[in-house]
Amino acid sequence: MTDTTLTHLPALPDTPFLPTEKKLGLYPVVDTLSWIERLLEAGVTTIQLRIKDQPDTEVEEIIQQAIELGKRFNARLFINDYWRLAVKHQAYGVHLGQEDLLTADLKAIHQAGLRLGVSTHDDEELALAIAVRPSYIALGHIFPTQTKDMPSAPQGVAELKRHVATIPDYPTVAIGGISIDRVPEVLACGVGSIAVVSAITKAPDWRQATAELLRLIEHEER
Ligand SMILES: Cc1ncc(COP(=O)(O)OP(=O)(O)O)c(N)n1
Ligand SMILES: Cc1nc(C(=O)O)sc1CCOP(=O)(O)O
Ligand SMILES: [Mg+2]
Repeated sequence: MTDTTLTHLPALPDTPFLPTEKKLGLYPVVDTLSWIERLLEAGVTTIQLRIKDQPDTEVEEIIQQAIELGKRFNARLFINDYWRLAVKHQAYGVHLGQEDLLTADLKAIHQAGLRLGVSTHDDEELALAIAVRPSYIALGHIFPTQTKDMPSAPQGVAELKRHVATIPDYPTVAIGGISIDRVPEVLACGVGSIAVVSAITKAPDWRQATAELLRLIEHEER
């Protein structure tokens, strides 16, 4: 992402996106309604539905039901990518990547009262995210991940700490390759939230993994 990309951003809202909690805590990113339901029942309060590359017509029903579940459990449910459907069905929030920022109608998302989370992977992407004034900023990928092909190298904890220190007032989310045993060193960087996929969905016992992640991220003194 170059400086010129800043000038390619579509029209930005006049005010920041609605705030969210500074510490969003454990933030599972999952791709089915059943994962959403079982994790909300297990006590998760921040969660994302991430379905990739399907036509809107294929996912609208699932997205609508996920949003209803989020409301029923009074949880912060973010929809990845499908911002039009998230606006249509009044999700709590939307998560967008850098490329999405160039094409999404940010004013429409803002006007509809949805929170916005934005992905970043380096200094330039962070500068662009700050220009958008989203509700939270995600920083990734911290460690190697099997879940998604990444074009860049992992940023590691030293970069994570440096990035978090440049945005002390922002809610931040660390993502990418974060296993249970790595949680303490990630939290030590000052992030308010840790997003995980495989630490839960590939755990031998997802219930136990979720309980342990909730304890480490939300219940331990820090
Ligand atoms: C919390 C969180 N952080 C980063 C991402 C990655 O989003 P994006 O860059 O849009 O890539 P895809 O997830 O769409 O492949 C995320 N989803 N959630
Ligand atoms: C969806 C996603 N986005 C990333 C980013 O860095 O933007 S890393 C990632 C995958 C995270 O999965 P896991 O916890 O299994 O490593
Ligand atoms: Mg995306």
